[in-house]
Amino acid sequence: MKLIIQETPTEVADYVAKYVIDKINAAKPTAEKPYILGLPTGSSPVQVYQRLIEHHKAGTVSFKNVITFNMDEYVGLPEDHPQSYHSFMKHNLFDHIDINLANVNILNGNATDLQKECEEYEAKIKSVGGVDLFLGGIGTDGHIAFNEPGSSLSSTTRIKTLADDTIIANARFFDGDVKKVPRMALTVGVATVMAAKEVVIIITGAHKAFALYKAVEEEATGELRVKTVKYFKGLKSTW
Ligand SMILES: N[C@@H]1[C@@H](O)[C@H](O)[C@@H](COP(=O)(O)O)O[C@@H]1O
Repeated sequence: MKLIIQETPTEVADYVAKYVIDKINAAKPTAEKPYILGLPTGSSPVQVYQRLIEHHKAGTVSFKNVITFNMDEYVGLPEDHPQSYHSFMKHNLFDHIDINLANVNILNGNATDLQKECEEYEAKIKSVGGVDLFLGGIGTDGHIAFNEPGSSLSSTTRIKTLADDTIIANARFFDGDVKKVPRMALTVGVATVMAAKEVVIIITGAHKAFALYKAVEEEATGELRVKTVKYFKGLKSTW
């Protein structure tokens, strides 16, 4: 693991965007041998996406032969809902770059068979040869994608009930109303992310300091147990 410390969120975004662009350009992707990029939502990647758009407009990177797989999506939220991850990706990135929309993969949280949707997504990642670079953020409890505390390290794409902390954190996107936040999501698993050739996690803000400290300096044991208990207790609460 490599820890890259930058002074400001803007410098983090500059660094990560340049890293992604250098990787895509070094791979010289073609239609036969595309570059496979895993992508997150949330506030953490927004500035990175802005930089990618700027670089694309300046002609320093093309996404023509890039295939993307997003990490997660809410269950039951219409695709065109402003807070769906489909909408997020469209507005924050895909509408502004030269990606072929047929190369964009985002889990369908409205599929009639959610289990099948997850299995097919995992299989599709494998069928293109796996993810070259998975970009991610983390929640304050250290979760990646929607792999809430207690998620198995061997987990793959599946349906997940959201932790109370995540619902509270994400209520800011739903008029501050926890009742409007979907209770469930489809998410790639921890093993799905770890199977990528490279993983880059963007962590900014004091509220993420504890999660970062745990990830870097300690084995996630004691605290994980506390969060795990909290998660399972949270499942029982009613809003
Ligand atoms: N499913 C997303 C995660 O993928 C994201 O990393 C996390 C942190 O979001 P933010 O970057 O806004 O802090 O929020 C949600 O839970």
